[in-house]
Amino acid sequence: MQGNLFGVPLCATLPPGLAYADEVMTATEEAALIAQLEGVAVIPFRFQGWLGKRQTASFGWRYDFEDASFAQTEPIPGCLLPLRERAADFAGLATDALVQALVTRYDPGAGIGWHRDRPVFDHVVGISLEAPATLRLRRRAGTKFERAALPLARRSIYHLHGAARHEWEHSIVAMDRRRWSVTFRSLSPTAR
Ligand SMILES: O=C(O)CCC(=O)C(=O)O
Ligand SMILES: [Fe+2]
Repeated sequence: MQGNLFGVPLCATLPPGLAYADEVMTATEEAALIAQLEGVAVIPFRFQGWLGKRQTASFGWRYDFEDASFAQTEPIPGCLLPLRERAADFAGLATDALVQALVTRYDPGAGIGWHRDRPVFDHVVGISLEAPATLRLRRRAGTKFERAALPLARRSIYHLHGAARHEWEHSIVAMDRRRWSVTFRSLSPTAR
């Protein structure tokens, strides 16, 4: 990929369908939420026998990467409901459209590789806690990739929909500090 003299990607504009905002909660709210999340039973993410470095817990609906099953699971816990409301407001969705909450803990050295979220889901709204991260995006353009990157501050929120959601892949660069993310998703019209 080409860069300019400063090593900044030439194609650095964000893809359509990616929205971002800082400070979706106060530092006090963030600390209280992290304390609650520390009590959530996260388990290492598993994919085809491979153990990921990140730990996750799903609420509402659960997609199992081991056997590709998709099923309802325990309801979204009360401590996440105020955040779900803000996520829905930010994304312009009805609160109850966000039927899944995924809690992810990235320990130092953990990231997430290139992927598109499972097609059973539609809108994706992600909140970052405790440490910043970089959300990278890429889309094949001929033999190359078009690329973009979005710094995610702690306490920030992003919404992936449209092209950014369906045509681009995303990944999170591995970090050297613990980060939590809470991801709310709606179901795809075909999965409902
Ligand atoms: O940590 C994040 O904000 C992104 C997580 C993600 O892409 C996913 O779980 O599908
Ligand atoms: Fe994702």
